[in-house]
Amino acid sequence: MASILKTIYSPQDLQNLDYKELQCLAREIRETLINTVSVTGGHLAPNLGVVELTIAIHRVFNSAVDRIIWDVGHQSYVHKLLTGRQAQFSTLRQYGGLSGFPKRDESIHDAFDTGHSSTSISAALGMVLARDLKGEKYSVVAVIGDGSMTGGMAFEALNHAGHLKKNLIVILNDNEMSIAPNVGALSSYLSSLRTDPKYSRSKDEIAELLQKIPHGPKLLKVVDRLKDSLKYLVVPGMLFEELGFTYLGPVDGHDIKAVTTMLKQAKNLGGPVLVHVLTKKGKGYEPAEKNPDLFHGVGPFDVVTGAIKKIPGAPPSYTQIFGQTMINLAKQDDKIIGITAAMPSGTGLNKFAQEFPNRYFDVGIAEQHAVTMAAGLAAGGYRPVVAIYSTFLQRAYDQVLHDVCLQNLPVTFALDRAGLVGDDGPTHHGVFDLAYLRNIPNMVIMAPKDENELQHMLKTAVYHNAPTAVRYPRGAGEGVAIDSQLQTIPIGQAEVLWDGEDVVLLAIGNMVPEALKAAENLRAQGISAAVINARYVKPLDEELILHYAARTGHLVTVEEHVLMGGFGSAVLELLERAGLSEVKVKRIGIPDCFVEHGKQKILRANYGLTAEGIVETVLAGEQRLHKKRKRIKAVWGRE
Ligand SMILES: Cc1ncc(C[n+]2csc(CCOP(=O)(O)OP(=O)(O)O)c2C)c(N)n1
Ligand SMILES: CC(=O)[C@@H](O)[C@H](O)COP(=O)(O)O
Ligand SMILES: [Mg+2]
Repeated sequence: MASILKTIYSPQDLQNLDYKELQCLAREIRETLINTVSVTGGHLAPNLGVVELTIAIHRVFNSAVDRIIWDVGHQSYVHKLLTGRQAQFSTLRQYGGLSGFPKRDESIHDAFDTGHSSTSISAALGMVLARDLKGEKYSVVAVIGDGSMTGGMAFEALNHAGHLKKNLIVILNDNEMSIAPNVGALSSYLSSLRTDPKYSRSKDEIAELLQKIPHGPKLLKVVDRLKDSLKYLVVPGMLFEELGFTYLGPVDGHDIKAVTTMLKQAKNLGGPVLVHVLTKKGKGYEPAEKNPDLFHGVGPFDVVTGAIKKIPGAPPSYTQIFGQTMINLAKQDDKIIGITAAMPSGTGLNKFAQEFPNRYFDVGIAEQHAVTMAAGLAAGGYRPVVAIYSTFLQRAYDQVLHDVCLQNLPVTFALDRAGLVGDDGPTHHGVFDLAYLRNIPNMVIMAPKDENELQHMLKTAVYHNAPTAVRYPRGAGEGVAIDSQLQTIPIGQAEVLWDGEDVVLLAIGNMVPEALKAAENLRAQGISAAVINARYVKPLDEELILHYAARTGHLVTVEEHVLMGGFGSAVLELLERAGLSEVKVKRIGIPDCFVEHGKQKILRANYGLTAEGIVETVLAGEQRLHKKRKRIKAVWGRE
């Protein structure tokens, strides 16, 4: 059969198709999603779940004019396929290729860049205000999942939008899943809307019914007067109605016709409207339907079996070691608590959750709440560990500062995905944490050189009587042996791995193994490089660093983090404080830019975060030093 998908160059082309053809199109889109993501990796299950919904959205709205904002944006692949990006689809999430998230730079059909959750309603409301202030006419639609709806920002926006009463459409894509099964009272409420037949009648239907029966109109008035009590029994979506939204639904999100009809209705209604759409995450691909968590964001896999392709012999990931260490520590100490903001598998806390269900809390996508709740637990005598991606802690900055650090509470931040995360790109790289945490008094910050050191650092952090952060990268560890006994590492103590005379390579975290390789290469070229594993970014091992700085006069810092305000900056500040201004310092790290998406290996090479990059930097510095020495000698007769 001829491909329908190939005839879709823009969403306008959907208008020529009947519902049967649209269903065929949906099947083709699913096939394309599965085949492509099985090679590139990506957010498969969320996209499989929104195929029909996305088709319906593009039938009702014109994304070249109307604004469609995809919350998180991980479910925007279908939208990309329908908006002129089929030819590039195989480059999805690859270096230089299509982004896995909406990007205004990529297409006029992408109204707003997303990646972090729960921002869509705020952004949409802002666009509504801009539209109305300018007197323009178009629809603004936020598409938000039930998981993202648990984020505080979403409620702040609903609250404000309900108050402003402006024309705005929110589509709630309810698949009962965040990455893991969705949690919380809101999730239970949405389930009740799904399942309880007494909720399934619309307000209008009930009014119509009452008009028809004897004394009905009178009854309607009574009902109206008693709305605060009775409405709860008869009106679906009461929570949203009370917030000022007209609630429509629930509607089967895989029925293109039904969704199209409801979206048209929403478009014609005035004021804020919420359309509740029910979908199945992973729809149409059995492995993803059965295991939506695994196929939420997945690496390359075998299409036939659904088996994830693993690199044979790959060492355990930092995440796995973190998860296991949490269990080991918690077995010895019932004060240890594990907290995640909707990322149990991503952070490795899922196994801890099984072993210690009473000491594990998934708070939903609510990073701010997670941090302040941890502060409360610490104030109550517990040792909470907030396991969180570096990029998502950005959202809880004030909570870290005001609720944890100001009171010097012993909360541990296990910052996974610190550094360049790869395919997710700029919204997800965890390259700002050192800068945003280092300036907060009381905070202790460490980064392990390998997965074995991670477990010792975690123990150190948990038993330090102050806020601590341990940052570690996405992916496999170094493959080193794992000690069976956990130790604590004295706060602020670095480690000399190689001694040397000409230059000192001062590295932090996963850059330490690269520095070691670089030192070996330099030695072969006759340059004697010392290698220090800094371990702590705060407090620095000042004595050791100053000793080596004075001895070699040439210091290179290496960090997978932005240069501004990071580890190297901390070293420069130290040298300035110590008055060692003549020491030559070169910092390797990420300059003042947002890093694109692509494999970690490519990105690291681009920014010199490799052994080769370190060698080049040292040699360039040596040449300059050599020239400088020669110049001085020519003028002064001495170096
Ligand atoms: C602030 C923030 N925290 C955590 C995440 C990680 N994350 C991405 S998608 C997701 C689940 C979203 O669930 P939902 O909105 O229901 O979308 P679904 O995948 O079910 O379609 C989470 C927790 C994020 N992107 N942003
Ligand atoms: C969209 C999102 O925020 C998450 O799904 C994220 O992509 C997960 O990243 P990891 O693959 O590193 O767990
Ligand atoms: Mg969901």
